Amino acid sequence: MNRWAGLFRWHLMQKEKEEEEAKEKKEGGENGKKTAEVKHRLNWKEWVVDPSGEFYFAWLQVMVFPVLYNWVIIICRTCFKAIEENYLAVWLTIDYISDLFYVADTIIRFRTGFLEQGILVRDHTLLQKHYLRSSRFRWDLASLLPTDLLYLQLGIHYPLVRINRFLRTTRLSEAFDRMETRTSYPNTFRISKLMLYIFVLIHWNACLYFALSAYIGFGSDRWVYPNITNPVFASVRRQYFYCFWFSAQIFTTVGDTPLPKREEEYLFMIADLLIAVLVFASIVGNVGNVITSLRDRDNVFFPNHELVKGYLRSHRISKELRGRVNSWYQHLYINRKITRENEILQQLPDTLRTEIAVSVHLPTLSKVTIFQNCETSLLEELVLKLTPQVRGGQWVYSPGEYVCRKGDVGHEMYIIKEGKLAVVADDGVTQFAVLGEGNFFGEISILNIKGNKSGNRRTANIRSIGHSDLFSLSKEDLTDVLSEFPAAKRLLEEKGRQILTKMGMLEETGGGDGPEEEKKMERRVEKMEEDLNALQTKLARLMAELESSACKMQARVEMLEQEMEGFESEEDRGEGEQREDPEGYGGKTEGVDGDIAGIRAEGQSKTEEVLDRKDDGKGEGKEEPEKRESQGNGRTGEGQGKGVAEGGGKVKRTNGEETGDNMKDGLKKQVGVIQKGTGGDPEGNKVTGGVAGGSREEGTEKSREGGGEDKINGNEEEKMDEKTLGRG
Ligand SMILES: Nc1ncnc2c1ncn2[C@@H]1O[C@@H]2COP(=O)(O)O[C@H]2[C@H]1O
Repeated sequence: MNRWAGLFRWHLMQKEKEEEEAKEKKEGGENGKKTAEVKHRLNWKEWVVDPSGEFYFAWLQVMVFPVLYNWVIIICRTCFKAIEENYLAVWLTIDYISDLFYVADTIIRFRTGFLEQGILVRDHTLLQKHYLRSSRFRWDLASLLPTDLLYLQLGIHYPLVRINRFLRTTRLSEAFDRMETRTSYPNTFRISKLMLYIFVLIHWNACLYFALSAYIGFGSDRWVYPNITNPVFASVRRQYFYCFWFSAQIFTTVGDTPLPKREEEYLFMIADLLIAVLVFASIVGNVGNVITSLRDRDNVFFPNHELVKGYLRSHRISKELRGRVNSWYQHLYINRKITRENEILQQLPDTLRTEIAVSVHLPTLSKVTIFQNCETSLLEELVLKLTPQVRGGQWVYSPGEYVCRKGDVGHEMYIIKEGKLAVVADDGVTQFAVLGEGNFFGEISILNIKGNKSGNRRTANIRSIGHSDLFSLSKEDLTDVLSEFPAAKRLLEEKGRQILTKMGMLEETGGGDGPEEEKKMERRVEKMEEDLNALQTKLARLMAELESSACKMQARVEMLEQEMEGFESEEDRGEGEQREDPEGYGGKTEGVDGDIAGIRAEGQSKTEEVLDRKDDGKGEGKEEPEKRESQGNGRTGEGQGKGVAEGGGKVKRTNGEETGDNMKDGLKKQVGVIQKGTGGDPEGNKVTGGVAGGSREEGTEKSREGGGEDKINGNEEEKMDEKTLGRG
């Protein structure tokens, strides 16, 4: 988008520059001219001709005359002695003037720049080398050879010595090519060029016919030129016109020429007829091409009427509808309305297309009332949206045709380029308003105006009164542009609101203080975003703490395990004393092992849980505060409950035994360590409990696994639970 805007600015700058230059030129007057001359003189040494510039083009056009002069006059003077002798002074003067042009042309050739890697070479030495090495130089040099010196030997009435001047014909074709690309009427130009070539050909043939007649003898038979002693055929004009007429008859294959009598005459006629075939073919071909290209142009500019007509016929469409289609076509043709503009411009590079879009459509857009006070950049953006991309860009509607109907979903808004349209009631006749050139409509359904009861539906029927030419602007493009120009958006919405209020289609709450409401909403959304960010940060911190606590807990479990191993070895020692009670021994070991396994397994599962939560923490963000609280409480209690249960399990196993009390103390100590570890850290309190514990039931379950049930232990467990909950 910026690229387009930049381009447009560049376009405007160029225009301003041009205007300033023109102004300066005007104001400068004589002084300006003198300064320009001085400048020119000063820069002469540096002067380089740009082959794509205006000067070069103008020079090519000038060179058409000397080259054509030589092509036409040399042969004429050679064959028509009277023409040569009667006007010798004129011919010699023009000859040497044309030679001067040839010399000037050669100098210009030396100064003509050329492109190297896309850059115009301006170095004189390089330019000279480039020209001297080119084949063009040899041809130019040959065309400038002073063959006129041969006059000294052959006599002054021998203009054929200047035939080498034809060698500069490349200039003629170069000039014609350039003119053809520049002209706005290439077909007319092509036909004119063809006629010129045919004229030169017939002229040459006429000259040769006269020369052959002179050679055979004027009036010696019916085929040759009549006797020039006959006063009717004596004048120079008659001689030339007769020969030209004769020649034209052959080349246009009219064939109404006298029959040849001698071999030379037959040979001449055969050669002429062969050339005539080519001439005729090229005339037919060229004219055909011109007609085809005209038809092609129409086909590209306008939809193919013949095809549509055929379609309508084959589907037996009603006469009335066919009439409307025909009138639409006629309107397009008569008023030169180009409907396929985008297709045509597609053939150009982006940059040029944009410039064209800007210069074609900006005047229309700047007429649109709502955009009149808008920044130029908004108009630029709109212009670019209007032309190259949007479906069709431009729409042509016939009289009575509906552009949109009430209740339709709105996809685009329209700007009236030309014509009149009416806002009509459902009966199609009652008019509420008439819209004209520079007005726009269809904005309400695409603007999402707050309180608009019709939502994204059209609020009215719009009907074309006569033929109307519209621009369309899609909802997406309009939203895009207006997001960058809030002032214009407000204006458009205001206008929409006015219409809606008039129609009674605006809800009270939505209408009043639109911009204020909007600002409030924006502030609220911003606040919510900030809160959300803060919550996310907190959550992340908590997650990190959870993780570290889990690690700590695992380390502690390992420590406990090691201590339990020590405890086991102590047990072993006491085993001798207790051997008589195998139940107590086995139960105790099982209970301890089960406890450790329980604590480990839970620690691990909680760590996994923490990691899982971390992964999808984002999704939980919203409900987190509540959730966290309940989980924290539960888990803290659970953790502690579990620890106690585990301890309880072991107590049960040693119940009623001497060592049982020792073990109970020992285990309680271990549990105390865990509880201390969890409870002692004020930050990690809740969380650590959660990680270590798991659910309350789970804890009990584990304790059962480890040591079976015990009422006393169960009570203890409950007590501990209560304590822990109180902390949490
Ligand atoms: N009374 C009115 N005067 C001018 N324009 C109108 C009026 N009522 C509706 N419109 C226009 O008609 C359009 C129909 O489509 P929308 O509702 O999108 O937008 C509507 C307005 O732009």
